[in-house]
Amino acid sequence: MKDVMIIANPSSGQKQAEDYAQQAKEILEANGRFATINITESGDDVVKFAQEAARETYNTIVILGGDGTVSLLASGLKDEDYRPEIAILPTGTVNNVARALNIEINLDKAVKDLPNLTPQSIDAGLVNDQVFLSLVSTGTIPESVFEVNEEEKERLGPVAYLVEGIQALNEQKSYRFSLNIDNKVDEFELDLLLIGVSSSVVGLTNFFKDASYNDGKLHIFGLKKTTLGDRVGSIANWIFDTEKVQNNGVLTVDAKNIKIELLNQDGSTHVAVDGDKGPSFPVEISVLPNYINVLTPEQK
Ligand SMILES: Nc1ncnc2c1ncn2[C@@H]1O[C@H](COP(=O)(O)OP(=O)(O)OP(=O)(O)O)[C@@H](O)[C@H]1O
Repeated sequence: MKDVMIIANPSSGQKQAEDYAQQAKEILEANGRFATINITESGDDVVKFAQEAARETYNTIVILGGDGTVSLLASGLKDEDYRPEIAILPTGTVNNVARALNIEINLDKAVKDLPNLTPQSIDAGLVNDQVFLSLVSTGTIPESVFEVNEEEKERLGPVAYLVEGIQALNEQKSYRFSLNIDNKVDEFELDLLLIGVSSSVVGLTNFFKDASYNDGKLHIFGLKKTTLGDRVGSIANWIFDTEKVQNNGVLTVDAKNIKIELLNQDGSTHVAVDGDKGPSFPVEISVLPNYINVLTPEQK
């Protein structure tokens, strides 16, 4: 019977996906479901199994991996007429998508939660022809974050990104962009440009304070190039300020579509998509409203 397909990326995070895949199968079958396990050997396998689950009309895909794996799964389902609902067991390092959806990060608890989740329809984003579920980023800060190596990532988790991000504020490189936001074109010099579909950014669950996962909008944040002190102040204000004070150091807007051109060649020529390397400039990003159903705990 084609009921639940469990897809596990054994290389993500602390590398315990295979054990948890087995536990997930047992707990689902104890609750009357029927589950098969597929262990992936590469990113291509994630796409291949996702498409198989869609074409064979499985009810549910349980995916074990980090943000990169979950994104690959979502992209793999782009051209399918039917998309199974997905449950995420977050075995990655940052797990921003799972955090944004209020999914349990503790894997022992997440496995036990599996039979009690309810489907929630969420938006996705499309960057060129690639689907993302969390964030597209570019600028000096994300560029240095790519340099976080696997060992640091496993040892420090999200802190590794923060450390690299703060160090990057000191960099002299500059990124000049032409942004076409819902057909309004402007040029900006930015250290950081984030385009998200949820309220959450690299584990900060309330970064885009007014955003929700099914509001049909892209949420855009740009950190303008000013003095180091001003930039630290601007970003701290943005994150910690609950009242919306005027913040001249940031560009912030909601939109349906954004086209990004890189005007100087000083920095990296590609964007990051859900924390992994994405397409090169120019990129076009749009929102895909109600793209997929994700199983989440009841919202409190
Ligand atoms: N055996 C494998 N199966 C699937 N993907 C694999 C495998 N080995 C390496 N990869 C690569 O792993 C990447 C996805 O890893 P993922 O981002 O899910 O884990 P992570 O980096 O630990 O988590 P996070 O993104 O949450 O920090 C993909 O880019 C894929 O190409």
